[in-house]
Amino acid sequence: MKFVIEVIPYLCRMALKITPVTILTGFLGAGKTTFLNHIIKENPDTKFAIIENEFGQINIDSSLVINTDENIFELSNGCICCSVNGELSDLLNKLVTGPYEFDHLIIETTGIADPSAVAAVFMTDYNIQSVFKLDGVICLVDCVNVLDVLGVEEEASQQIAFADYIIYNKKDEADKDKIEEIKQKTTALNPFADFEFANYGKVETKKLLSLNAYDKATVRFKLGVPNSKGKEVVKIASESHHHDIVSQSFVFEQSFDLMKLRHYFTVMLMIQGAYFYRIKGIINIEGINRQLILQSVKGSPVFTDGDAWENDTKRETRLVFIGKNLRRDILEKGLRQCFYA
Ligand SMILES: Nc1nc2c(ncn2[C@@H]2O[C@H](COP(=O)(O)OP(=O)(O)OP(=O)(O)O)[C@@H](O)[C@H]2O)c(=O)[nH]1
Repeated sequence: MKFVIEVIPYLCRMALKITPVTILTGFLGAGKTTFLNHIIKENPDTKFAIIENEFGQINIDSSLVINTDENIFELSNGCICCSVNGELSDLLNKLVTGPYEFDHLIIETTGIADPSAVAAVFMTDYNIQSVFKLDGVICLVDCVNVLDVLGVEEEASQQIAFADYIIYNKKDEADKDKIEEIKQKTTALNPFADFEFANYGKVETKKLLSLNAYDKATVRFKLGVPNSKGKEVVKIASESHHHDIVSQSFVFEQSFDLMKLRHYFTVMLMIQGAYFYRIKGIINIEGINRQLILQSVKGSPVFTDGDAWENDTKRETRLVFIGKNLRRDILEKGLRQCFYA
């Protein structure tokens, strides 16, 4: 309520400007702050607001951000994905109601944060969505030690599994064989993220600040929905594994019953939400001429209207689940029970 009361005047002032948000994730020391500095240097005409989250009481990362006149805010003494999640909402409120001018918000999480919990704030809170739009989650991966931490530190796998874009950093420190192994293991974790290799986070940043990863068109593309010429743009593998993190993909020709489907996702995620890091789907609902888009982060299903089904394309449902120990047979059984009958 507080958010609504304070944000309405802001909305009037900003004429419904929606600010894009980029979340930077990656395991401890992967190069997040180095990359953030590179973004700032490469985009002198963009005014950034930056939220730095540090686990300890003293926020060192914010001092490591290069000297700029950007608005830098600190969330210390806790991890943004759990203990300071409420403080993040308060800070977002302060950002839009205070005297701050910015074009883009960047959140650098701690190296042990689960980025899906941060993304969830932007996906599920209607008031926040009316002011901010999550553009994408970029994960920095440390080529030197990623193979040692995968499968040992769950957060490292979660960060990769959830990313929309992966920068494999410290490339010079890894030989060709290691790079191949990194690529193979991380792609198994997340077959949908685009990626590139870099040193000191030096990549072209313009496109990374407008990933539009949560837009309908991007979801369609990632799920390999045939384009208007009937071509499948990306093949979706049915199952890929890395340790206990799994990505399960389904294509169904049968149409779904909206009520059953909503009920299924709501109940399943309420009970087992912690196991699902990310769900994306384009769903064919019986009797409805538009696609239903499903996006879920951190246990909250969000359904939105997609484009109308084109006459010459198959009305196929495509669903991808990324999470921990997800059993294909159980998921499939649950989904089949939601078919229209
Ligand atoms: N050799 C090498 N070192 C790098 C590269 N990128 C960053 N570093 C160094 O790695 C160290 C950690 O970089 P940061 O940017 O602070 O990493 P971070 O992910 O923000 O670290 P945390 O916030 O502690 O998780 C610093 O000493 C950087 O100078 C790279 O490509 N190659």
